[in-house]
Amino acid sequence: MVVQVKSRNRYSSKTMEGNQQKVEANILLLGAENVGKSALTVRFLTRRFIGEYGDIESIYSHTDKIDGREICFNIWDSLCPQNAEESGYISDRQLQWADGYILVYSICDRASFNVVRQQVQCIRQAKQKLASTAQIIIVGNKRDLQHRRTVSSEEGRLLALSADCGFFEVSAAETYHGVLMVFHELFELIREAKALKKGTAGFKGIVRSMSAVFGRKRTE
Ligand SMILES: Nc1nc2c(ncn2[C@@H]2O[C@H](COP(=O)(O)OP(=O)(O)OP(=O)(O)O)[C@@H](O)[C@H]2O)c(=O)[nH]1
Repeated sequence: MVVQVKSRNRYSSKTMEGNQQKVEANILLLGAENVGKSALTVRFLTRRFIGEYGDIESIYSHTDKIDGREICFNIWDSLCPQNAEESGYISDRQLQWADGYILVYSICDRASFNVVRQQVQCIRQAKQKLASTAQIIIVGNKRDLQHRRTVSSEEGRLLALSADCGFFEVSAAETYHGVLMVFHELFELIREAKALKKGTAGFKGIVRSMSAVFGRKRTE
């Protein structure tokens, strides 16, 4: 599989400046075909929804500020395998690369929800094997298409709760803010999981971990 690494020409944002320590997070977007992985990526990078995205697999680099700190997001917008039996497949390279996963399904496509279910299992097994702190956010996209909904919010939330993941329902077509929240929340989860592993989690991190255990999940 060829992964095209896009340099900061097409979707570039700010560059890192000064001698502030560079914080990076590798985010992998996964999910069935046509669920809106590229739409979510491009929304986050450019604030725009452009409608058609082609089928190039790419890694984008984007710097954003969270709490005044510059964070470099490396975002791998993956392509779903064409073969239906392999649609939940995640390669070893992807599993080793990712600090965090955004697992996307369309609220109008039940099969895509089942793909996310498989991917959650695959990631959980890999996390144990690799002793990884990688975090997951499940995203039900196309929230604007309520009249075509086949997956309820409750089902999405329950899946996330059972797997200890974050959960959002968004519309990449309609809003930037919800998409921004997904990436920022994932970054926070990654940061806190790493801090917990190192034993340096602050009060906020501990509260968040407890919230996850007691099931306070958020929708947009
Ligand atoms: N109504 C609506 N359409 C969306 C939304 N997000 C994406 N789409 C449309 O869904 C189609 C697929 O979007 P993509 O972003 O290409 O989906 P993808 O998951 O990257 O697809 P693959 O590259 O085939 O894996 C496009 O026609 C988008 O315009 C959304 O939130 N609402």
